[in-house]
Amino acid sequence: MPHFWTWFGYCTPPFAMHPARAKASLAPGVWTLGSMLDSTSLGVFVASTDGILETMGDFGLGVSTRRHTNQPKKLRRGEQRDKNPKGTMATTNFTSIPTIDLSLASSPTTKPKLLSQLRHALVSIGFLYITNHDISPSTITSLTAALPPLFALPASAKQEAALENSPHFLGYSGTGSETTAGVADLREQFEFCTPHTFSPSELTSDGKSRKKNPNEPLYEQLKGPNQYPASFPDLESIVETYITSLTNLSTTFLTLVAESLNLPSSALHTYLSDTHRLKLVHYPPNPSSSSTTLARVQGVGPHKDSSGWFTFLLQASPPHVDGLQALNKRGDWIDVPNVPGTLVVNIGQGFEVITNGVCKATVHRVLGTRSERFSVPFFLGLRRDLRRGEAVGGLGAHFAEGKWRGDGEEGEGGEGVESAEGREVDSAWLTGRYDVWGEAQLRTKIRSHRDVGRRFYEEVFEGYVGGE
Ligand SMILES: O=C(O)CCC(=O)C(=O)O
Ligand SMILES: [Fe+2]
Repeated sequence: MPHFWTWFGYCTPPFAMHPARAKASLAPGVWTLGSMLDSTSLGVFVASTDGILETMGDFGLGVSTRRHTNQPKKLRRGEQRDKNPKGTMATTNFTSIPTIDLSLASSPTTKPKLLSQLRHALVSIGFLYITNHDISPSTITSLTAALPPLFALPASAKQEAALENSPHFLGYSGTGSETTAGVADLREQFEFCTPHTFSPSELTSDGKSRKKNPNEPLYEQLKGPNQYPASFPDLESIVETYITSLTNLSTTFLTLVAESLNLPSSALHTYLSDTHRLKLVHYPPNPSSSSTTLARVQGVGPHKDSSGWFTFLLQASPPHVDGLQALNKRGDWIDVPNVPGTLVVNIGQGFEVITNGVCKATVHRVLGTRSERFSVPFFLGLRRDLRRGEAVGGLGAHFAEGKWRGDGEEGEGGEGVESAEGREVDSAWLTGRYDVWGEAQLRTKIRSHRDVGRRFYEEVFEGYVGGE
């Protein structure tokens, strides 16, 4: 079915015309003529497609985007929707993100309170703030202060460390080069991983990447040397110090997670990877963004984190710079405000599998803002060779379905339901399409950075990217 789009009014390229916005939702062949009017904008569209309509219009009051689908509208109190096909628990109708004070762990009198709050956040929400996390203020300040000058470097300096030259998906990628949910994200980023020492014979002649080793699985290529722009000599030590601090924090955090879920304190450490990933992210200012969601472009589209089992996110801009949102069960986007002194922790797909869906990877996104925004997600890695059988079977009896029924409930609606928008999010390991974690992760990376996939992973490219 050909995609055909006609737009009236002004749209901001390249976001307006991205063909991937047309995703299955309208009945094939349906022609639609429509208009929209809301508090900030007026627009008109005509489209014939087999996909979602995305409208954008600007008649003087700002660019506006909205997805029009034929999916069920949001449920009202008491309404029913089909159960999640997997039958797992889902996050609840949370309306705010809880804060866990890690200093409560230091006293036997206060630790039970922390564990109970943590359990609630993990089972019912999948998103939380941590305070008193003991990352030294100087480590955070050095990193935060480095971001504006780093991203202000000339394009050629950033391109020296281009991710497109790295089979390990490490380095700089420019605005619009990554896609989420089929749409280009309005952000630029540097991606790094835990540093390792490689022997010269393991590396290519320019030293920038690790050669493929026919004796190891392809997904081992996710591990390789980092790339830094030569004109920012301090960056390597700033990044490495931060990765070390976050590795220590997250490993300790896993102990609390295990205890809060009634497991022995070291029960989760067996799944830990030797390699974690860190991103430095810059969302450029988007002057046409208004304060309403309708009029904001995609910083990063709706997704579940696929790079590990927990993400520790530093919102590295002044507190008024917002944009991060998490999706609750009812399909409402809940703001995750930027609170100084905190890190945001959210569950990734790996942990959802390990806990048999008891702790869900919550869908989230970032909206573009008028001010530029910086953020630093650290993705705690899962062993690349971890198989679903081991992940699910390991703690399977503990997280057996039924045992935790009721734990995820909060307010109306009951458990086991995920919003239609949440169910649309691609999650290959969760749905069991790939057996090994490393393979599922490689596929996600290739789909997000297709230029790298085409260049370095010819043998699997079609299989991973075709059949979307
Ligand atoms: O920038 C943010 O606040 C969140 C980024 C994010 O969700 C991601 O990179 O996975
Ligand atoms: Fe994320």
